[in-house]
Amino acid sequence: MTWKAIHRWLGLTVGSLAVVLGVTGAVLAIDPVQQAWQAPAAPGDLPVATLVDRVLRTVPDAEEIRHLPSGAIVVFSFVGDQPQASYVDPADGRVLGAWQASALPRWVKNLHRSLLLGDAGRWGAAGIALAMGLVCASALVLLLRRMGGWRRLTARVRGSLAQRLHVVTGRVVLVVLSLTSLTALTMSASTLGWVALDAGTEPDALSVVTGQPALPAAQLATLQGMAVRDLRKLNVPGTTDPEDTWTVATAQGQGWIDRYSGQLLAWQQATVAQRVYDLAVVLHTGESAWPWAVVLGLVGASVLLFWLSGVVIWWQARRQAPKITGNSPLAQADVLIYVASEGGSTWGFAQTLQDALRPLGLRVHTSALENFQTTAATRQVFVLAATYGEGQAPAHASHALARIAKLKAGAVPVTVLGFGDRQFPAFCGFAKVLDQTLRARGWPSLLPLECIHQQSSQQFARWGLALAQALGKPLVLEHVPRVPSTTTLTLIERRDYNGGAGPATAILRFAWPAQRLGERLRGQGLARFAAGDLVGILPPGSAVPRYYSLASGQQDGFLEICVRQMAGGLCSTHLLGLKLGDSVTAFIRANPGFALPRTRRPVLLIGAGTGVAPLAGFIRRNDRHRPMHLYFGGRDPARDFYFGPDIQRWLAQGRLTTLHTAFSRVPDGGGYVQDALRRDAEQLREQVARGAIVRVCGGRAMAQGVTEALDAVLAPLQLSVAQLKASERYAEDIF
Ligand SMILES: Cc1cc2nc3c(=O)[nH]c(=O)nc-3n(C[C@H](O)[C@H](O)[C@H](O)COP(=O)(O)O)c2cc1C
Repeated sequence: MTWKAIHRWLGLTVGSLAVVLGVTGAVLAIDPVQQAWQAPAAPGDLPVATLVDRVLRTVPDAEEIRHLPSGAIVVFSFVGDQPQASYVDPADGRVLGAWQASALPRWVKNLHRSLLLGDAGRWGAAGIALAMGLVCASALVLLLRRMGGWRRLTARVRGSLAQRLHVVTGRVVLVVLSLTSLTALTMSASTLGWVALDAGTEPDALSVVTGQPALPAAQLATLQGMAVRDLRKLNVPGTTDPEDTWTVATAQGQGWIDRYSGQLLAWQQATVAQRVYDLAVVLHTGESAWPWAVVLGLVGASVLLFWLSGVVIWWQARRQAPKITGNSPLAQADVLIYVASEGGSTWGFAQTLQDALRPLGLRVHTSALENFQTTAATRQVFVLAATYGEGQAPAHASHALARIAKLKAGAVPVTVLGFGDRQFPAFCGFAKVLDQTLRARGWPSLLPLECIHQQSSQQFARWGLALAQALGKPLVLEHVPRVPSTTTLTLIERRDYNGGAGPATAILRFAWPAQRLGERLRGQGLARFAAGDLVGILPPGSAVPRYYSLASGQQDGFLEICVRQMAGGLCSTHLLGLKLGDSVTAFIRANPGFALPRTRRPVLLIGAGTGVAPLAGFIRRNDRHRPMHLYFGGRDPARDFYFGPDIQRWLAQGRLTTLHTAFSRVPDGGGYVQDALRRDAEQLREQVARGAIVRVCGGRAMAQGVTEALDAVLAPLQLSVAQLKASERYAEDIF
C-alpha cells in the first residue's frame, strides 16, 4: 500500500471520526482558557508552608489544597456535610468564590474520550489517535514529495482552493496534530491499563504521637523548602485521627509528613511513566498554559477543515482518474504502454497513443509503470513518464525504477517519452534516469528519449511523426488534452502594435470574472493566478488549448496577455480579432517554477518580444521596490517595445531599478538582448554575486543565446546557468 493510499483511505474513513474528536477537543480547549481568567495564579517561588498557613487562617477546616495547572489555588472543605471547593487568593488566603471543575457539559468530555461508548469507546478513541498519527506521517511524506523536498516546503502551493486549503493548513498544523495524536496515545496507554503509572502500593506512614502538639503548617520544614510551582495537592491531616499525616503530591513524587515533628516519613518518587503521562496531559490539554490551549483548540477545529477539503480533493481526483478504453489483455498485446503520472494528464497522452495504434491493427495494453513487464506477444513498449519534485517519479511509480533495474533485458524495444517542465531544474529527470537505466541494462529502443515540455500537444504530435516513420506506418497523434473547467473572459482593453513588415501584436486585457465560493472550492471557475502563470485559451473549433504567459496577477484585478500573430495560427488570429466586449474560453495553468520567490534579493529579468509579458507582470507588482533590472530585446522601439510606456512609468516609480534595451533592427539599437548582457558583464556579475534571481522569457533561440552569454559572463565567478538553475535561482519560460 502506498503512502497516498494510506493517507486517502484512513483520512476519508477514520478521518470522519477524528473530526468528532477534533471539534470536541476544540470545545474542551475553552476550559483552560476560562480557568486561567477566573483566579490569580500563585507565584511559583512561594513556599508551600506560607501558602498553607495563609489558607488555613481563612479556611481552618480545609481538607485539601490543590494547585491547579492554571496556577490558581483551590481549597476543599466541608460546611456541615456539604463538600465545598473555593478559589483562594494565594496572596492572603482570601476566599474568592466557588470553583467548578469544568463549565462544559460532561458529555463533551465523554464524547472526546470515548465517543460516549464507555470502555469500548476508549479503545476506539485510541485507534483513531493511532490512525491520525499515520495520516500525519503519510501527510508529511506526501507534502515533501509534492513540494520537492524540505527546501521547497514553504514554496507556494498551487491547485484548487480545496487543495490549497488542505496543503497550506497542513503545513501549519501538521506538527501540532502529530503531537496531539502521540499524546492521546500516551494517555490512552494508561487509561486502558497498558502501563501502570504509579508504584502500586503506598507506604504505611503514620505520625508518631509524642504528646507534643501538632506543628502549625508554617513550621513544617519539608513544606518550607518546597515551592508552589512543584505542588500538585496537599492533604491536611484530619482532626479526628492523631496518627494522620500531611500528604503532599508534587511533580516529582509524593511525600508523607509527620504532623508533630514535621519530618518527612516517606517519599515515593514519581515513575518515568507518570512523568511521561503528566507531560502528555499538559501537551494534549494545554491546561497549564492557556495560549497553548488556544493553539490546540484551533488545530482541533482545523480537523474538520482538513476532512472536508480532503473529501473534495478525493472526489476531484476520482473524476479525473485515468480510464483507459480499448485495452487488450496483457498476454495478447503487441504494444505495451506504461504510464507514470501524478496529476493524470500523462494517461491522456497514453490513451491518444493507444487510439492511434489500434487502427493499425495493433493490440495495445496500457498500464501503470509499476506493472512493467513484457510477454511473448510484445513487440513494442512505450513508457510515458512524468517527473515530480526534484526529478522524482510520480508516487505510484516510486519503486518502478528499482524493479526495472533488476529485470533481465529483453529484445523488445522500450521507448521512453518524458513529460515535464523546463522550469524545474531536473527537467524530465525521472524519464531520463529511466531511459539511461533501460539502455544500461541493454534494452533497445525504437526512438531516442524525447521530453515533452508542459504537456505540449504540438510536441507530442511531432514525436508521433517520428514514431510513424520508425514504425513505417501512417500514424497521427492528435492529442486533445483534458482541460480544467473553463471560464469565459471578456475583453475590456487592447493595445495594438503594428508590426510593420513583421507580425501584428496586441496586449489584451480581460476582466477578472467574479465567482462563487462553491465554484472555487471545487476548483471550478478561474483558478488563482499570478504573473508568470499561464492562461490556456481554447480557440473556437479546437479542443487543444494554446498557452499564453500572464502579464498580470489576480491582485491586479484583471488578466493581461501579449499576443503575437502566428502565421496561420488559429488562436492568435482569434485573439487578435477580438473587439472590446468579446469573450474567450479560458483556464489557468500554474507555472510554479517561474514564480518569483518572496525575498529582497535582486532580480534580473531578461525577455525578448512578447516574452516581456510575465516580466512586466512581476515589475507591476513590485510594490516593495525590491531591486529589479530588466533586459528587454526587440526589433524596433517604434514597433515592438511592448509595455513601453508602462515600463517607463514603473522605472519612475521605483518598481523597476534599471532598464536595458537592445533593438536589433535599428542603427545603434544595441543588437540582441544577449549583446546587452555581455556589455553589462561587470554589473551582472555583481548582481549574481549578491544572490540575484534570474527569469528569462522568450523564444527558444533567444533563451539559448542568453544561456551562452550568461555562462561566459559568469565564468570568472566559477558559476554557470546550470548551477543557478540547480539552486533554483534561474528559470525560463520558453515558447
Ligand atoms: C509540484 C510539481 C512538481 C514538478 N516537478 C517537476 C520536475 O522536477 N521536473 C519536470 O520536468 N517537471 C516537473 N513537473 C511538471 C510535470 O512533470 C508535468 O506537468 C507533467 O506533464 C505532469 O504529468 P501528470 O499530470 O501525468 O503527472 C512538476 C509539476 C508539479 C505540479
